[in-house]
Amino acid sequence: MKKHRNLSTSTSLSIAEMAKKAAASQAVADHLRPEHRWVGIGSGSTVVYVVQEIAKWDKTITDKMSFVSTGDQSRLLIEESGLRLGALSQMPKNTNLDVSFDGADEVDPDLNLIKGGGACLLQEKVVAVASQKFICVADYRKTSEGLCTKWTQGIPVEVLPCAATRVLDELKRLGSIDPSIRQGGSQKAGPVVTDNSMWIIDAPFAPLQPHSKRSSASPSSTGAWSAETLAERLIAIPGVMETGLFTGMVTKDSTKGSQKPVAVYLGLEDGGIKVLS
Ligand SMILES: O=C[C@H](O)[C@H](O)[C@H](O)COP(=O)(O)O
Repeated sequence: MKKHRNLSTSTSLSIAEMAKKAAASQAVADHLRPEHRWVGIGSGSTVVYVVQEIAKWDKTITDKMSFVSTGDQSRLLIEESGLRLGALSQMPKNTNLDVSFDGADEVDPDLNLIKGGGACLLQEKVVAVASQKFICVADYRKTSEGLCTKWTQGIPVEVLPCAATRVLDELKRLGSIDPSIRQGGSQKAGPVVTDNSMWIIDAPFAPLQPHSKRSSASPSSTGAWSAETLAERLIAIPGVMETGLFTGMVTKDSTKGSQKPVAVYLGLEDGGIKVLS
């Protein structure tokens, strides 16, 4: 069950919802083009506003587009909005999605992300790297100087269920503070099962250093991992299917996909929008 630890009042939530909506509207206006044919749709509450924006477009335009989901929530959202569901497997060989839109749980100044608060990180990463342009849409609560500062419940790590206990041990060896298998809570007895029939481990780490600020990749000398190095170490653990760290360098004019967005649209508390790129 996803929780935003730092915000709980209804006032702040409604401001946050307005911020998400405004950011989604601007992101779609700036990055979706009538000539686009393949569009990736991420998961989470912010992406709902993205899809609502797209659904406002003239149907003669959107009927020529196919929308690729990143999980069950996203697939239902696409279908219920009357948009055409597509799949990566239907795309012409050696082509990329024109653009994809997705949310984030935390964003650092280098546009590294934590994702997977809603347990949807694996398909999200596949779609992000299959996109010419990955656009992230979020709100003012999500930015920090180093990942794991705001999103303190842990980096989501999708694991093969039979490997979960071994992965927990490895995570502790890497410095994770009390990592745990995410539980379904009152909605489901036992672990959360992802859209890919895997489990999620939430692995809390001390705040990470963004690339631009780091003096060394090693936590022994700086006291903190860099996002890139930790991402490499986590994915190397046998049994880890994918991690919620979206890192890696991005060349802005490249047509190659990246785990990192080319732009993050942040809805602000005052109704404004800030674009990080
Ligand atoms: O697993 C969920 C996804 O990674 C979401 O994109 C992420 O948690 C952000 O969700 P929201 O827009 O609800 O904050």
